[in-house]
Amino acid sequence: MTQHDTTFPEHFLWGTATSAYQIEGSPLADGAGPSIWERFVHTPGLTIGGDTGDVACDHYRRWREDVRMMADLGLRAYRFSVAWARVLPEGRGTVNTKGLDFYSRLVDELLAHGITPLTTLFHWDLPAALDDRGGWLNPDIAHWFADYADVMFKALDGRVRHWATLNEPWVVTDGGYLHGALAPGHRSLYEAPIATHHLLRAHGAAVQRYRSVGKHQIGLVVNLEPKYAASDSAADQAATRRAHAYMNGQYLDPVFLGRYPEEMREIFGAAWPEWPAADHELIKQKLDFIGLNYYTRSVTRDAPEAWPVRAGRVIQPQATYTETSWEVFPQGLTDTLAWIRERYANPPVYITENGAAFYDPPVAENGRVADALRVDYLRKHIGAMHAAIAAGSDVRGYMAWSLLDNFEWSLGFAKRFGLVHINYATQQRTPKDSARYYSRVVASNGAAL
Ligand SMILES: N=[N+]=NCCCCNC(=O)[C@@H]1[C@H]2[C@H](O)[C@@H](O)[C@H](O)[C@@H](CO)[C@@H]12
Repeated sequence: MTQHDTTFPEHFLWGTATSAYQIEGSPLADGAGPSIWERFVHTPGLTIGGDTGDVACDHYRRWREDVRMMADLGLRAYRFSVAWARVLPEGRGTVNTKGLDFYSRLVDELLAHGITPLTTLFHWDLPAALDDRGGWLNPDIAHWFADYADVMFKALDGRVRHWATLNEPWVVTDGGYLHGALAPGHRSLYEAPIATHHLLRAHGAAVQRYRSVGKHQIGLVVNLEPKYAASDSAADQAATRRAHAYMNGQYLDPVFLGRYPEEMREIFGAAWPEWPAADHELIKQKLDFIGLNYYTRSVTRDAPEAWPVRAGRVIQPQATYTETSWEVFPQGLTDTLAWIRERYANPPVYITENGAAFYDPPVAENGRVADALRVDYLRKHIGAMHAAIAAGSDVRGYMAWSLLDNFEWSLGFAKRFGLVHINYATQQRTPKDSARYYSRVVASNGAAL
C-alpha cells in the first residue's frame, strides 16, 4: 500500500455492531427469562429518564427490515449479541427453542443477504437467575457460561464463523461491581477483582469448549483506551502506568501472557486475591483474534482522590469531545493497534466497535440527517486504522458502532451512536449522512475515505 492509498486488504470485513439488550426490545417474549438489565432499568432512578429496553429499536420484531437495510447499505458484516436469557431463561438447564430460533433465523437472513455474522455470546445482559446465584461472583459461572456457549456453538457454528465470548469485561467489572453505575450495580473493592477473574475463567472455559466442538474462529472483545501521561512527573507517570494496567493490561495480559499486571496489587491492595495456577492455564486459551472496541484516549494525571486507581483524566481544551464526553483522538487507535502488535505478537484484530455519540440534527424535510461530526469521526478513525495496518498490524475488519441509535445503558436513549436514526415514537429508520458515507467506504474497500 502506498502512502496515499487507503484501500484495505482484500476480504477486509466492513460492517456495523449492535447488542441484544440495546436494540431488540421484547425482553421477555417467547419464554425469555429476565436479565440483570431488565431488573436494573425497572429500578427507579438507575437510568436517565427512566428509559428501559422494553421496546428499544423493536428489532426483535423488525429484524428482517433491519437486515434488508444493512444489505441496501452494502454492509458486508454484522456484529450482534445473543441474549443469554432468551436461549436459557434460567441461564442454565432447559433451552428455550423459540429464543434460539430467533438467532438462527437472523443468521440465515444475514447469510441470505451476503452479510457475515459475528456473534457475541455475552454483552452484559446476564440472566437474572444466575445473578441470584452470585452471577460473576460465583466460580461456577465458568461452566454455566461454557454450557450456554456449547448450546450456541452446536446450533450455529458453521453459519457463524466468528464468535466472541465476552464484550468488554472491563466495563462489566468497573461499572457493575466497582462503581455501580451499571447492572448489577454493586460497589465493592473486593468484588471487582473476583468478577474480573471469573469473567476471564468463563471466557477461557468457553474457548476450551469451542476447541472441542467448533470449527471456526473465536476471540475476546475488549475496550482499550491508551493512556498518555499529562506530564513527566513521577506521580503522573505512575498514575498512567496504573490506569493502563487497570483498563488495558488487566484483561489481555492474563489471556496472552498468563498473568495479571503487577500494578493490580498496588491498585487493589489487600482486595487483590492470589489465584491458583490452574485458573491462569484455563484463562490463557489461544485465541483466533482480538476484538478491539476503541472510542477515545485518556491524558492521565496523578489523582489521589480517584479511588482506587488514583488516576484522573485531563481535559484537552483544543480537542473535540463527543456527547459522552470522550475526546476524539484517532491517533489513539493507531497507537493501541501498535501496542497490541508489539506486546502480544501481532494477533489478528477486528475493530469490533468504533463510533461516537454527537448531537445529531433532526431528520430534515428531505429525509437527511446531516451528522457531519460522525462522518468526520469515522473518516479519521478508519484512516488511523489504515495507518496501523500499513505499519504491520493484522487488522481484518471494522464494525462501526452502531448500526442503529439505541439504548445507551444507564444513559438511556439520550445518546445517539447510530449510523441510522431511530424515531422511537414511530420506529422509523432513517440512514444518516454517516450511513451513506460508510456505504461508499465499504463499496470502495476504503478507497473512498
Ligand atoms: N470513559 N471512558 N472511556 C471510554 C470507555 C468506554 C467504555 N464503554 C464502552 O466501550 C461501550 C461499548 C459497549 O460495548 C456498547 O454497548 C456501548 O453502547 C458503547 C458506547 O458507550 C461502548
